[in-house]
Amino acid sequence: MEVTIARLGSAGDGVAETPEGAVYLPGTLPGERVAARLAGRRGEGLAAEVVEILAPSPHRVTPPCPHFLVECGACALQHMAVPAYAAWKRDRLVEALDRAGQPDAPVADIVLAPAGTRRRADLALRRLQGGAMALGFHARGSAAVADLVTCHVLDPALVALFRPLREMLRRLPALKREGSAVLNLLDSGPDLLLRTDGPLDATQRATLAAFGTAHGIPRIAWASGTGLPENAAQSGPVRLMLSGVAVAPPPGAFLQAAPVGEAAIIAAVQDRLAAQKLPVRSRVADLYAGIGTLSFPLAARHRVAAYEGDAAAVAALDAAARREGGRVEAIRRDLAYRPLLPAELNGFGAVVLDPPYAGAVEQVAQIVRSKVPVVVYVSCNPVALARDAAVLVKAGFKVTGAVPVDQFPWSPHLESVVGFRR
Ligand SMILES: C[S@@+](CC[C@H](N)C(=O)[O-])C[C@H]1O[C@@H](n2cnc3c(N)ncnc32)[C@H](O)[C@@H]1O
Repeated sequence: MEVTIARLGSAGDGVAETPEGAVYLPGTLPGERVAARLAGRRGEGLAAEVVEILAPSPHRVTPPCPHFLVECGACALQHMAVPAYAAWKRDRLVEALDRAGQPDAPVADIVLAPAGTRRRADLALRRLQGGAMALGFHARGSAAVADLVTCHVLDPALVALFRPLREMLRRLPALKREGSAVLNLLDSGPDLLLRTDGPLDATQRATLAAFGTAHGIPRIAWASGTGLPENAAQSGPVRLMLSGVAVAPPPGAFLQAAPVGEAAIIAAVQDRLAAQKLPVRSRVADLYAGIGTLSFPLAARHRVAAYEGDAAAVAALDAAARREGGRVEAIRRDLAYRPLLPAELNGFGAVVLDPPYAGAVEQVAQIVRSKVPVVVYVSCNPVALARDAAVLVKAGFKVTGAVPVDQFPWSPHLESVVGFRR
């Protein structure tokens, strides 16, 4: 079939409208005329593959990575020139706020984290026939693992570990068929959390220790399947500076994906609070606080209560906060099962929340019942943001300003910081 691409869908695929329904075509751009072959159904629409780009978009560029669209599904838009790509991502936030009932919300220019600066990778591992090891991200819409030689998104210090890690894992019996490797680039060097489907004996622990020493990795943690991690080999302390505070992140800890993104998110959160003239030393709740990425910078002006559900993250945050003199109070709490209730929320001058991908339905339902005047919502999912923001808007909140932040170059993911005032 021949189709014309009308728009980009939320996964970054080109979408053509046809009498048979929407046709999704990865690797295409709006305005392009494309010869395509149908590949199956996709939700309400149809999935297709490009046979030939008959009329290319002026925004089409050559993708830099050899794995792009061929096998790796982590990036979706390497074939799009940066200005058009940046405008599309910013529009995703504008559309989300429109859906939430704030079509005229002031949305700033997008902050783009440069390629080659992502400091966190959750790599899939799969043993292939003959014992070889595939290491990389998943393929598009499939469980296949793209065996990566390079990655243009990750920090080169992490990419440099691909080859030796693959070689070491090839000889590690604990990895029978499937596993994963989370690589976090900390200030103390790379930090590795390995998950395998087989047991790790003393000989294999020695292998991991030797690997860590050879590649400047102070800690290698290991977990069986989805179990709790244990330190398998540690030769020195792990450390990440968060706004001048030294934190020892637990294995596999959530980090904001790129330093530029982290700085932009912190600046936007502080800006939204400053714009509301929140008095110095007023109480601020930092919900879904992780290891304290936002708590410590907020503590420069405010008294911060940081709530987080993950035991290891909250322990790291608490230890760092105590060393710092207690400017941040760290509290473990599952905010889906036990969201902060109106009586608790009313003690805060502002609530900052940075929920996971699914958003914060339960917590937002309590915020709208409280008297909290200022909310700053940090989102990694425009769909969840639109849903939660609609609840806030319906209860009388208005968007005071919004900043889109792109921490995942060429992917459809978007982070945003949105300020609300009642
Ligand atoms: C997007 S991260 C943000 C972390 C932190 N604000 C930062 O900037 O690094 C979301 C955090 O929410 C936590 N989380 C997920 N589900 C939760 C729940 N039900 N209750 C409390 N925290 C939760 C995760 O452990 C994670 O630390």
